This record gives sequence, C-alpha cells and structure tokens, in this order.
Amino acid sequence: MSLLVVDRLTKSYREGKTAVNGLSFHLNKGECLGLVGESGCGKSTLARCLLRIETIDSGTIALNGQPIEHLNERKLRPYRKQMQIVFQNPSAALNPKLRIKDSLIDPYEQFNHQLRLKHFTFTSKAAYIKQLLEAVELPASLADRYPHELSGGQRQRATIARAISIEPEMIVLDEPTASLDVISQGAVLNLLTSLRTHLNLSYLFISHDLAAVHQMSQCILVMKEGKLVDQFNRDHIFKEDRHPYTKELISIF
Ligand SMILES: Nc1ncnc2c1ncn2[C@@H]1O[C@H](COP(=O)(O)OP(=O)(O)OP(=O)(O)O)[C@@H](O)[C@H]1O
Repeated sequence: MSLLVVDRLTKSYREGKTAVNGLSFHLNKGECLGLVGESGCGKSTLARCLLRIETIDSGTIALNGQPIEHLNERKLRPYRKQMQIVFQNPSAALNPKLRIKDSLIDPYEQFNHQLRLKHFTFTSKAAYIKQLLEAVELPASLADRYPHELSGGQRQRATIARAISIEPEMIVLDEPTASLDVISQGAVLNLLTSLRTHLNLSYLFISHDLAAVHQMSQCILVMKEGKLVDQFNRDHIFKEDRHPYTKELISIF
C-alpha cells in the first residue's frame, strides 16, 4: 500500500530555474525508496517540497491518501508528526546550546498531545532518552553532552534518534551519511535499515551515491536536471533497458 503518492510535482525558483519538473512516484509503506542524481539535479528541493518547507508550483502530494500540498499550517500539524527529515549536516540539525537529552525530548514536547507511542514508552524523561539512545546504539552517558562534544557519527545518530522519537511513518533521509567517513557511513546505513524494520518506517533515501542507494532501497528513482529519467526495482538495476544516464551512474558505482 502506498504511504506517499506524488503526482506531477513541479517547483521553480524565482530566477526561472525549474528545480523539480513534473515528478511522479510513490513510496510503499515499510519500504525504502532511493533517489539518486548528481549535485544540483533537484533532490533537496524535492525533499523540502515534500516536507512543505518550500511551496510548490503545481502537482499533488498525498500522504495516506490525503492531499497535503495546500493544507494550512494548522491542518498540516498531524502530517508534520508523520514525516520527519534527517539532513546531511548533523551539526545544523542539533541546537548547539542544548544538551543531547534536551534536543531529543524536544519533538515529544511539541507533539505531546498527538502521540500514541507503540515502540517507546514515556515513563520519565530520563527513561525515554535512554531508550532513544539505545535504539541508535549510543551510550546513555552522551545524554548530558553538547553536540560539539560528540563525533560526527555520534551526532548523526543523535539526529536519527530525534527523528524517530515521535515514531513518524516516514523519514526523508537527505544525504544522511555524506559528512561521515566510510566506516561510519556503513554503520549508519546498517542502523537505518534495522530501524526501518523494527519501527516499521518508510524512507525516502536521497543520495548522489548509487551504491548506497542500491544497498538501502527496494525501489530506485534516478533524477537528472529536475526530471525523473528512470525508476525501477532494485533487482533490475543491471537490466539492459536501464536509462543511459543510469548506466553512466552504474559505471562509476
Ligand atoms: N533557494 C533557492 N533559490 C534559487 N535556486 C535554488 C534554491 N535552492 C536550490 N536552487 C537551485 O535549484 C537547483 C536544484 O538544487 P537542489 O539543492 O535541489 O539540488 P540537489 O540535487 O539537492 O543538489 P546537492 O546534491 O548538491 O545538494 C539548483 O540549480 C540550485 O541552484
């Protein structure tokens, strides 16, 4: 069943550049949909449109069958809870002035009244923080530290803990490992896959790295200059009828 259905989504910037040009795709519940394309092809713009951080020019975005592209902020609130994002740069996502435990509790406090948690339980702030840190394989002792006292990999795990804390249905992962070294990248990708299974999450996984997208995703979208040029099941990546641009990306795999 589709969780997210995007139909002919278009977004231009004022300078006349069409960053996202008529994109249509769907994301099934519990799956990871990979989106690959080179720098500047419009991946982050798409992510921001889906999260309603950016307004769109035309097209529709439906979450669980409900069009959300024109909802005002009040009506959008329940959907904001369902969709979280993890950005490339974990330092920007965590408030440098807050201890990790305070950053982790923040989404819970914002959505307190709308939450019916299934996997985590809130008996006390400390117990909840401990469960979140455990879920992303971080020691409980990090709760009292500030972001600058963590490594890059630990910071990204903390932002993932924050994203899963309110048990969204879907997370947009926008180049989540781009700022990490190769070993941390692999570990974070493995963690994300295991969280998807355990928490029944759906991901839109955005990356310029086709190998990472192939490792993570059941279906793959290929974007070039604002348009989708190819979409296929992960098992069909080496098929002859792949788009020439996909073949180019495979050759540097
Ligand atoms: N706020 C903005 N105002 C004007 N143009 C923008 C803005 N944001 C992005 N663009 C332009 O839209 C196009 C798509 O950019 P976008 O950041 O979505 O690409 P991307 O695929 O995510 O790139 P990267 O992988 O480098 O982050 C680019 O040409 C970019 O210059």
